[in-house]
Amino acid sequence: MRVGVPREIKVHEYRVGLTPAGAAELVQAGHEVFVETKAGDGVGFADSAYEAVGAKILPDADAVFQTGELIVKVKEPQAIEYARLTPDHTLFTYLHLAPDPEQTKGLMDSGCIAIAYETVTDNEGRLPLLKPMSEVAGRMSIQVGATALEKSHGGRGMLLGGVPGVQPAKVVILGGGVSGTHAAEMAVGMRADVTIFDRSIRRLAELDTQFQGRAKTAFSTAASVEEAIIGADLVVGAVLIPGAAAPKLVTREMLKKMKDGAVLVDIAIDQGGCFETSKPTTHQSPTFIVDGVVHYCVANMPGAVARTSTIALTNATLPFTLAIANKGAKKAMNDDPHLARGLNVAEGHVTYEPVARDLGHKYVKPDWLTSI
Ligand SMILES: NC(=O)C1=CN([C@@H]2O[C@H](COP(=O)(O)OP(=O)(O)OC[C@H]3O[C@@H](n4cnc5c(N)ncnc54)[C@H](O)[C@@H]3O)[C@@H](O)[C@H]2O)C=CC1
Ligand SMILES: CC(=O)C(=O)O
Ligand SMILES: [Mg+2]
Repeated sequence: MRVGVPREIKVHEYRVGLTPAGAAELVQAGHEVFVETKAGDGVGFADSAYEAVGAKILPDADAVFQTGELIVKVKEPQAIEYARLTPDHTLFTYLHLAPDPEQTKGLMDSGCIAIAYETVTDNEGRLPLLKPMSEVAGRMSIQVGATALEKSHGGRGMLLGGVPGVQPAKVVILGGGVSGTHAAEMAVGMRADVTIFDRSIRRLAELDTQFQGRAKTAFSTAASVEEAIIGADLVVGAVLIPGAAAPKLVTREMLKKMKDGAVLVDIAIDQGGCFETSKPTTHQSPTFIVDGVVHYCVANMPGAVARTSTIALTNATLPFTLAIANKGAKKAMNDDPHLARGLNVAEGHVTYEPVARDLGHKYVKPDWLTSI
């Protein structure tokens, strides 16, 4: 199969969909890999590194989309990108469609098959292609939150861990899944006072065992969250209902009761955000202030640590990329229900139920899809 890898075009997005090591495995399996020039420059993967393993470099994105059958990316396609997609393409990337009606329409109009990394599942019902980036974003949330708490960034001027004789900052983490747990690891490591909220009793029990009292756990209700955020210095939004728009756990009314200079980091912003006042920001201008509370809502946080993230992402996606290239998208999904759960749009229809529900489209299960 011809695999195309365009350069990412979101603001300050330096990740690339495939490493040279990943390209090498595809070439060894008999596929042709076409990479847009400079696609890996930002993370230290020069064109020559791809050429050395047998990939071909193309001069621009148009050429990559025209040549590739399987397009492997990182971020959801931007308008100029989905305009290039046709019924002959399979797109494999993060999509986050539930809060994004324009992109959904663009993908439907293209007629392509679009498989979203973030809804591919594993045997435990987890999300193996979201996991590596959630690990990165969770860990990063504490370092960006700590910076935002500094006075010069609008924060209340608190050191997360305090110092001897001065109390540490109170960190509240909403959602104790992958990103929330990694956030808690970092916050505990910096000696903050950490509480993790979740609605899964089983997950709270696992976290209780994992943290051995170094972080507290709490069942998430509207009342318990409100009480916690009023006293919090840093709140990390890390909830997820797979594929669906994030639940709004902190309303505008609740925000007014928070301390001036407190910080919200909304990791869940790519699914619409879990704070009512969140709106997506970029690495260029990552924060804004509402009612004295600093909001950090960057939808591609891992792009800031693009080298770590690129390698972690290809490690997770490569087995699926190989399966799609080896078998074709339809057979690969029929052989693997976990990959099939990644199918969000196909041949003009929304094929993922939570996206259809959230955006008011008809859910269509393709007649060729037999594995789910
Ligand atoms: N902004 C960015 O750059 C990035 C954003 N993300 C996003 O972060 C979000 C979280 O991802 P993961 O940690 O992988 O998800 P996950 O599925 O591992 O964890 C989500 C947790 O939220 C819990 N939850 C659901 N509803 C809740 C509620 N009402 N109150 C408390 N907890 C609740 C679930 O029980 C689960 O434990 C997703 O939207 C994901 O797309 C991930 C990577 C990068
Ligand atoms: C998961 C995601 O949206 C990202 O890594 O940018
Ligand atoms: Mg206030």
